[in-house]
Amino acid sequence: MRVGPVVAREPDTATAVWTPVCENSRRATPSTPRLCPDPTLARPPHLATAAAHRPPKMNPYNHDTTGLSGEVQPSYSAAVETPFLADELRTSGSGSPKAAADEEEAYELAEYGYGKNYVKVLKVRRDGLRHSIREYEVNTHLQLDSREDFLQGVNKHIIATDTQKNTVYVLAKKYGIKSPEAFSLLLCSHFLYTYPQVTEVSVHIEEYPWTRIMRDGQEHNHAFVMSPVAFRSCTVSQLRNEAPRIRGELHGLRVLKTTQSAFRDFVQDEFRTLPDVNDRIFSTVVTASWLYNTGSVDFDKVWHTVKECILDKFAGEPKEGIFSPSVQNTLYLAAKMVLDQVDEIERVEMQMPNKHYNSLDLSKFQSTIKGGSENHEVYQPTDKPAGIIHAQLERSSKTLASRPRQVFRRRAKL
Ligand SMILES: O=c1[nH]c(=O)c2[nH]c(=O)[nH]c2[nH]1
Repeated sequence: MRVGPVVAREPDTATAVWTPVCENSRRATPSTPRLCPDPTLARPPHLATAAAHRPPKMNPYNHDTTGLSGEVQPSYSAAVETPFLADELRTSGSGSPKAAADEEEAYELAEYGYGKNYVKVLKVRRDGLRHSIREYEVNTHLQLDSREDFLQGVNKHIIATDTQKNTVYVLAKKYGIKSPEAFSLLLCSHFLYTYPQVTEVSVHIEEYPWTRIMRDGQEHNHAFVMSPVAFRSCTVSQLRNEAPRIRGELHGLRVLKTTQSAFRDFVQDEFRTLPDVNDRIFSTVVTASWLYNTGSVDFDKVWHTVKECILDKFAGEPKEGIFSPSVQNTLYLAAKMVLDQVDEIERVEMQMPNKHYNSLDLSKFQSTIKGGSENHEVYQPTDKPAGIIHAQLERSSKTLASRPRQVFRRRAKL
């Protein structure tokens, strides 16, 4: 069923609403490939993400609204009353019918798109003497309905990547940057509203982790230091006439504890050499990402909450800590705490590579070392190979039934 037409208007922070989610697009959403150690190696991260959730054959004209709908008020602009694609913009993917038929028989442009990557922007907010900063690298990615640019060298529908770069700076100046997620929503909304030939926008933003310098116990007014505990990013993508898909991300959270970790009673067979260990060093570099079920949320607060949940389930309280029987269990407890604490998160995914700190047998050096033959002080850090533990945790449909109607994209995959 086709809905609309929807009136096109300038993104407006006060009256923005999200359009209903289409059932067909949710059905077509395949699950995200598992996180790999460096998912950015193959191509820019937001490209990987956009491809991961894109239906195999996108049909922007199919507006089935039988799915869940949610009219929610995003914290920032994110106006998505986007105009439907004009008829004259629709192409079969080729200029002449003959060429189109030939090309389509032999080959299919299975995936395509383009964008500007690594647009660096620093936003300074000056409240009198007290200044605040946020620095980002912004990646924009567009998919156009027309494929004439690829197939025929016709550029008339292309919004140049240079224009996309300028847009980042102009919108940053005009609307400010409240958070990476809010700014991504604004960019999605802008590209969809402004250019009717755009069928999908994906924005990936990496934040530079500046923190305010402290001097004599006081926050400095205008000086900052980069001493990151973890890195923050987000990926927001939006199909025309659908609600945006907002994913918060945390990576590089490196942690280590010297006790309260064991690993025992696992499969015993002829391939096993690893002994049961009751007390070991546990270290990992946490990656987490989560899917929001709404845009009405304090994105900054949520990011810090997720970080605290991970630290809480890894470290526990200061004196005794918290016992970990395995990386698997610690990961699960952290993910569960995230869903317990943040209603606006629908699904959370975590990855914890086990950074091994191997015990060393120094008994051969007993005469030199002098003292006991036991060694609980000197370890050998070993980065590779690394066991990688990962999981996604999502709310079950039972929980969803009792939650508010603002929930949408129930089954959307990260
Ligand atoms: O917490 C762990 N989980 C495993 O699956 C595993 N495998 C391994 O060799 N060491 C560990 N540790």
